[in-house]
Amino acid sequence: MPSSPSDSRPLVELRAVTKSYAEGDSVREVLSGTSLALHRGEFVVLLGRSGSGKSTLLNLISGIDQATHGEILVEGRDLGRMPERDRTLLRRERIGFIFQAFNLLPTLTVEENVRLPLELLGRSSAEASARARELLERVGLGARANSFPDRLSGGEQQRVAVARALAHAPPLLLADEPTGNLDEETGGQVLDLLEGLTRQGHACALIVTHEPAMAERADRVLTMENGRLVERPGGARGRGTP
Ligand SMILES: Nc1ncnc2c1ncn2[C@@H]1O[C@H](COP(=O)(O)OP(=O)(O)OP(=O)(O)O)[C@@H](O)[C@H]1O
Repeated sequence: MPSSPSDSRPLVELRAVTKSYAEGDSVREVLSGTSLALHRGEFVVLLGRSGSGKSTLLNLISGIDQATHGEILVEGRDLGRMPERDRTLLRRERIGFIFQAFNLLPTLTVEENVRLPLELLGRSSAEASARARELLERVGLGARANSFPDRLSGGEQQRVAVARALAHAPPLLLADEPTGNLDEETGGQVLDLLEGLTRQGHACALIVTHEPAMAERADRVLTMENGRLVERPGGARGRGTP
């Protein structure tokens, strides 16, 4: 897809972000002056030891949690200066989420799960249904649209979660250990889909993982170390992936 003028502006920008949590009488600093710019079209992997602050970073970018100091901008809008209601709307409209535990709603069918983000945005039933069907076809689950999630394997459930996260074509996809509950082969298939769909939609994906091998397919590899982000190019850059 051709780049547009808005591509030059970061999709996400962190400026000297600090995040601390109170722990009894003391304060625990998880992020210590972290800066970062993410752009559309980037497939980014975030590594780091357990407890290093990866999920915290995702929660700050999505506005679920707030920085102690510093600024976080999404599409140029400063999350810290927005009312909670606007942060919720921004999250709903501009971000897709994938979690380790799939998080599908068990009482809804596969198709209803994928329709949900569109319905929350007020799209018509016909539009939501058509888009959900299209995405389910693309993740290879068109025939399972009327099944309930507990009838699907873990890999199938995560493919539904990928379809749901991307249903409203968000520019930003945040994934927290999306293959953590899957075997290597199934995890690889889910990642293929995730990567294909986000690259096709010229979105930015930020993927938290414990698997260093995932860096092979990334454009950028970030590692959380002592409250700061250390960066190196990913394997995809070397292969010339845009
Ligand atoms: N709401 C909270 N209140 C207090 N401490 C918190 C809170 N959320 C996170 N922390 C602490 O911040 C640190 C970073 O947690 P975080 O979940 O971001 O790490 P992580 O890198 O995602 O770890 P993992 O790989 O194990 O999921 C941890 O020490 C955690 O205990």
